[in-house]
Parts: sequence; structure tokens; C-alpha cells
Amino acid sequence: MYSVEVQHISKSYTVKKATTPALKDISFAVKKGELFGIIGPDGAGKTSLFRILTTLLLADEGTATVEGLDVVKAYKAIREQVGYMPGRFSLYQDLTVKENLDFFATIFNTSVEENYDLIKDIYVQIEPFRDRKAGKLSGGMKQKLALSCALIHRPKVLFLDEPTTGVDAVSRKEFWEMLKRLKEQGITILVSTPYMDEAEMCDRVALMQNGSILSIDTPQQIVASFAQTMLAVRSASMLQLLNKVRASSFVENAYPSGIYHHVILKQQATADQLQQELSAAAFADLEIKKGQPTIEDCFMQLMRI
Ligand SMILES: Nc1ncnc2c1ncn2[C@@H]1O[C@H](COP(=O)(O)OP(=O)(O)OP(=O)(O)O)[C@@H](O)[C@H]1O
Repeated sequence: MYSVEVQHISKSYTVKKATTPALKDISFAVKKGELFGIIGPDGAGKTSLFRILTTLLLADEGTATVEGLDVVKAYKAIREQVGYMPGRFSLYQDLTVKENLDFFATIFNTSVEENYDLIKDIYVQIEPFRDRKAGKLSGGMKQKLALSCALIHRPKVLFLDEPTTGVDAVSRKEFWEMLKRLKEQGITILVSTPYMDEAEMCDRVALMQNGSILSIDTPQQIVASFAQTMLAVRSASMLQLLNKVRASSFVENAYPSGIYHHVILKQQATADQLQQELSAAAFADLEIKKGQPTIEDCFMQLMRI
């Protein structure tokens, strides 16, 4: 049984006669208890998809169910079963931490005490600031409060729209630890992120771009399906090196990645051929080695197809 099923969903926005397609014939399913990532850059369509699944936006075409309930016909029932943490800060800035939590509990006809066990792990970290106004919290603290509020009615499915955007690296790591613990409690989690490195924390991921899903699989399988030869190159003059490899007839694609440039060779080309070409150009401190593709490399390749 699936927790979320999406079939042929499309959505466009029309502003002053200009139409922007946000979702183009999207289909996928998320299993119960799965931690499912939707990875894609700004404008990929992640927010539109989450708003449709949380019954806040109507699709133009297609159908979707959450916990077996249709997002259009059974929107009221779905709202009781899902928790939604929107991308932009969703809390009441002028209410304190405690007041925000009480407010969200009250609108769902429950109390903080009744569900304390579920949020305890997260809430203890913000409890020392319980009387501080939400608007005066740090980014990481706001994020923890927003997650506590999204959980306060014990949802079966949690939708988190870019929860780690603008949050420091330590808080990001802590956040993913929290998500793993929530998953262990049987909650299905859909989380969107523009950060490729977060993909490996998910059971499965959908890579999205321009309203389409490019690939859906486990992060391990996505990386394993990378079929081409990838090299990592560097030298004392990185810009000239990048221009040189991009101009090479052996190279399909090249882009900066950390302290190296990642270079994807054309199907018939070999590492030796590129090595000879670069050696002839006499780059100082030239280093060429076989690269280990990451999800980001897979995404870069898929975007080109
Ligand atoms: N209310 C709207 N009116 C007009 N265009 C919109 C509206 N909402 C989204 N769009 C456009 O639809 C496309 C998908 O946007 P969406 O917000 O769903 O993507 P996203 O992946 O969440 O990106 P972001 O992180 O930038 O919000 C973008 O081109 C965006 O400009």
C-alpha cells in the first residue's frame, strides 16, 4: 500500500497572459514509512507539487491520493492526516515558541501534552527559549519549532518543503537525524531540497527539473547507473584548465566540483587521450585521476538529456 500516489499531474500558472508550466505530467508513488526526497533547483516545481498534495492548490490535470484519499474530493480528511512545513517561515513571529505550539495544537483539536512523546526529541532543544518570540529565533531554532508545529497533531505523512535552506551545516545534520528518528516511528516523509548531498539521507529520491522528474530511485542505484567515464582534474590555473577541457573533442561535459573539475568523457574517448592533450598544453601541477560520481554528477548528466 502506498502512502502517496501521484498520476499524471500537470500544473501551469498564467500571469498577464504568460503561462509558466510548473509541473509536467508527473507520476510517482511513495511507500508507507518511506523517507522520500524531491531534489531539484529553484523553480523545479517542488513547492507546487507539495501544495497540491497538501490540498492547498488544485492541479490542472491528473490525480493524486494521500493515505488512499483523493486530494480534491477528500481534502478535509487529508488535512487531518498530513503535516506541512512550507519553505518560507510559517510560524507566527509575534507569538512565543510555546504560544505557537499551543496554537497549532488547538487548531487540530489536540494538546501539546497529548503528543509530547512525538515532538519531545525536537522540542527539548527549543524549550529553553519557550518564552521567546518566534521572530527572534535563529534559523535552526525556527526550523525546529516549525517541525514541532507540523508534527503536533501526529500526522501520518509529513511534507517538508526545503526545510534546510538557509540553515547552517550543523543544524542541517541534526535535522536529518531528527527525520530518521521520525521515520522509525512509521511516519511517511516527503522532503524537498536543492542540496544534492542530502539525497543520500533518503530511502529514494526523485530528481526534478523544470517541472519534470528526470529519475526516481535509491541514491545508491542512481549513482550506480552512471554509465560514462568521469575524471577529476586540477592544475595551478583552474580557469584555463576548464576552458581547455571544455574545448576538447574527447569531452562531453566539464564543470567545477570542489577543488577539482569533473570531466565526463565522450563514449569512445579514453582517459589517456585527454591526458596526452592536457600534458601537451603544459599545465603547471596538472593532476588527472578517475572521479567517483556523486548524485550531483548524475543530475548534471540527466539534465543534459
Ligand atoms: N503563484 C505563481 N504564479 C506564477 N508562477 C508561479 C507561481 N508559483 C510558482 N510559479 C512558477 O512555477 C515554477 C515552479 O515553481 P515552484 O515554486 O513550484 O518550484 P520550486 O522547485 O519549489 O522552486 P522554489 O524553491 O524557487 O520555490 C517556477 O517557474 C515559478 O516561477
